[in-house]
Amino acid sequence: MITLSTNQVYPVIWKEDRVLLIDQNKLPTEYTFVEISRSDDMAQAIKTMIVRGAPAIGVAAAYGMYLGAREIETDNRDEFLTRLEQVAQMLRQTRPTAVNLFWAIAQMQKTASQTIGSVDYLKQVMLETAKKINAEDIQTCQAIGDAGLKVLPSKPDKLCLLTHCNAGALATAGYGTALGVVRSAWRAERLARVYADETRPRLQGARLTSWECVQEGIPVTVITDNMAAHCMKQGLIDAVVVGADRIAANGDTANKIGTYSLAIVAKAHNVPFFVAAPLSTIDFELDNGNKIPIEERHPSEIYQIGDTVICPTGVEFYNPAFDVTPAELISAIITEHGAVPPNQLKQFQSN
Ligand SMILES: CSC[C@H]1O[C@H](OP(=O)(O)O)[C@H](O)[C@@H]1O
Repeated sequence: MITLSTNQVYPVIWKEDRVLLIDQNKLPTEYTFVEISRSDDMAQAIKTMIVRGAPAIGVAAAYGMYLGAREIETDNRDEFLTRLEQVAQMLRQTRPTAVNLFWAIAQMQKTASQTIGSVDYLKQVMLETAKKINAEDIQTCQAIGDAGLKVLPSKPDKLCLLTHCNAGALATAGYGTALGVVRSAWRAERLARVYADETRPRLQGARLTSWECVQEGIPVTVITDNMAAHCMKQGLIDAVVVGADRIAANGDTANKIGTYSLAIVAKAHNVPFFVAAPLSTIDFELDNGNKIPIEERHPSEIYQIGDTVICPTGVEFYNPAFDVTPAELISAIITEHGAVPPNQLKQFQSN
């Protein structure tokens, strides 16, 4: 059982008979929770990014499967499993890129179909499974953070790490993946500062990564996405650490839009480029990243910042939320089982 430490951030919390989600669209100006008691509301919360980040989406979907199971009124096992598939389909259609969503849904369906007993008992076991997925992800992130320490550059001074988007506690069950490495480096007194890409268009870096760092007293500098090359040329960045939404078997990695260009810039400046992610983010069904589905989101994310419209009418928009970084641009993939070069991921396939 994981003890939730008070000063930590947990974006998805089961409380009594409902799920509490930190409303990440309101951060950093408001730290509020949304209560979710229905599966359709959980689907909407994922789609509208109240909860976001690959592992966090997986945990939210796991609870969404339980909430949907709770809504099914039947004692007939076959009918229950058939209607549970409709809940799964609704949740699958929320966001296409983060494989953790599909992994968590499949875990919940496997629990239901492999559990012997009454429908009520199946529902109880599903809730326990969702709680287990939640608790295990926190442990996984802490292991990723500590594994990252072994591959970060060693230098006499403390390190400056650049990250993109938010792969922190808010994007996971807690502690974070890329920010998990940051937290572990900070606690090991090896970190001087984080440079956080603001990460257009939804500004997860400026809004969320910076908020997490400030909460923890970690020095953080927010830069616009187009400043990363200049910072590297000035020697300000010792390494880049990012999260992932889906990693193919060869190590090609889908992550927030802008990650690919950041990897190219890091290569050009001989700056190590690390991806931090749990094994649940690796899609061994895909040989490479060419077929990773890339979510396209509403153009208003580009043409509007808050209430301010920044583009004239009459223009068209292209808003892919992710891009794919080829494995050859990645120095190592940091997992809960250790950091490996991208071409050595297959050793984890049986885990
Ligand atoms: C811990 S992985 C988080 C991953 O998810 C983010 O995408 P979004 O904010 O759209 O859910 C981003 O790609 C992060 O790296």
